[in-house]
Amino acid sequence: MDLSATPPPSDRAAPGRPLVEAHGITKRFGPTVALDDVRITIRAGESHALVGRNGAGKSTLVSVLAGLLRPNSGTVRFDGAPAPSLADRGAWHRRVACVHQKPTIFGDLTVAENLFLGRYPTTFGPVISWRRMRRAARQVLDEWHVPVDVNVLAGRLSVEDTQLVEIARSLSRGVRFIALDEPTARLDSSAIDRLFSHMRRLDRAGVTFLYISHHLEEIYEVCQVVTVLRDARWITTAPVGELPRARLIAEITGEPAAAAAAGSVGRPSKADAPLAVEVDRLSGPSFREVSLTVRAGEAVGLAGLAGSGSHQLAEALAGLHRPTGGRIRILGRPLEPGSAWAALRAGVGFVPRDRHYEGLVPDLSVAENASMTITDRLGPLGMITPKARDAFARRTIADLDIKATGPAQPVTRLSGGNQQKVVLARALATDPKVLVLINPTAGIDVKSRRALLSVVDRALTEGRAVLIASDQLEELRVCDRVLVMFKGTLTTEHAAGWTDHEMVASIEGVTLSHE
Ligand SMILES: Nc1ncnc2c1ncn2[C@@H]1O[C@H](COP(=O)(O)OP(=O)(O)OP(=O)(O)O)[C@@H](O)[C@H]1O
Repeated sequence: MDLSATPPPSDRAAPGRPLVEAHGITKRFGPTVALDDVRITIRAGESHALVGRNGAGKSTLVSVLAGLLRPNSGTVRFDGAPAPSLADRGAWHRRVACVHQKPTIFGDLTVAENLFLGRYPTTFGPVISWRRMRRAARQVLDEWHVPVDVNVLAGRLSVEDTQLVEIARSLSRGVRFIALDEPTARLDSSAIDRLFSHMRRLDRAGVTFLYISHHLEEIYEVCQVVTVLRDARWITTAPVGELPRARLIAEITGEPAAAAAAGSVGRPSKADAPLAVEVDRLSGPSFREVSLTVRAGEAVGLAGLAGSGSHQLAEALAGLHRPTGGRIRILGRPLEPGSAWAALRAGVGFVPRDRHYEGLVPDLSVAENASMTITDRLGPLGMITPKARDAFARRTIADLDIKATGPAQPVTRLSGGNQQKVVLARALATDPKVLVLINPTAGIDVKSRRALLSVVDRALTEGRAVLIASDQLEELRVCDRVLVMFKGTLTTEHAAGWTDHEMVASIEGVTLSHE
């Protein structure tokens, strides 16, 4: 077996040549048309963005290009030759790799085992040579600049390192076309910068990327070409330099460029409003002695990188962690620590950071998931009448513009962004007085993001208190003030009107000198 990290030169398509071509792709799921006569040509060595609203068909197209889904019609070609048959998984694995938001590595195997799964090096016949495997794994990770110990269990890796290991695994198989499906949705800003440096380095080494993201700034930063899908159809393909932001948004939404996103500047002061959240010298495993307040009708941002403790603090407010010291009061009453149920009863609505693991029950329908927190309100004696639940779900689907065939559709059949909207719907369903949101618009398309942020605005005018833990500037901008956490403590407070530069600097713990 060849364990060398670099594939033979013949595997590399000449730059600029069509490496992947799909024509006339139509894919239906029952009554849903996910792709309707879609085409795409991805040239060797380019980073090609694939954008569109939630449910536009992006992930479905990636699955077709990866041989994971058979289209109802259409053709896929690699380097000019017809794609292999779907049954020939090995042939697909050598041509294309997908890095999804849900990792495809095995948490209870080491990094080295994951890298060579199914192709372990052997000595003396069938005996696996662990030493050779570890050495080869180290060589692969060194070659692709992935600073990870090959002996650790993959389940202990950060999201960032998991993605890099997945990419390195594909590269070591000789794959030179990688589809990244919303790779930045669960990364903080410094991890995103590191991912982009990796992509640029790989780009120079001849790797071709198909890149899905709802963050259009990222498209302009790392991609050369962009393809827009809308309502399952191909809309345009153009060099990013020829598609200014406003036109790109117009192509995505099918509407003329809209006004700027909601911001907090201009909202009346909340200084006299009652305190809805009081956090007093709260400590936990990843934060120390944090004190803050949020008033009714006020939105407070809690900004910080992954290790800053901001997410854990938000989770403590929702009863997900038991703090090790300090107190929380909601609407003036002490909150029973470490009980999600108590937080819900106290009036806290919560959108967790990771919808795949904490947000949804995959086997249940849109209606069941959205109404899970309010079953007792939809019928007598806690019994849910299907009619009441359906009516509630229909209202929610319309309110949040969820793309679903109806209330009975299982959530697993929704696109990623629409699943996130169901999580938000569930948080809002309890009519909470306090909304705690972690990265609420992760995975949400540009138009829905504005709609969701205006839901936050509506919640504020209704007198709810909102705490948004995030490092996305667009999400923080809707806040009346932003508290920044760095390495477990609160370091800075920014009133509305901060500049991007100031905010990024304090999130990253950098002091700006004012000369
Ligand atoms: N397995 C499935 N069964 C039924 N419908 C599906 C399935 N997978 C996707 N769909 C539907 O196909 C359409 C396209 O979904 P897809 O996941 O490709 O969208 P997307 O553009 O990737 O969206 P997002 O940005 O939200 O991730 C959606 O309406 C979705 O509900």
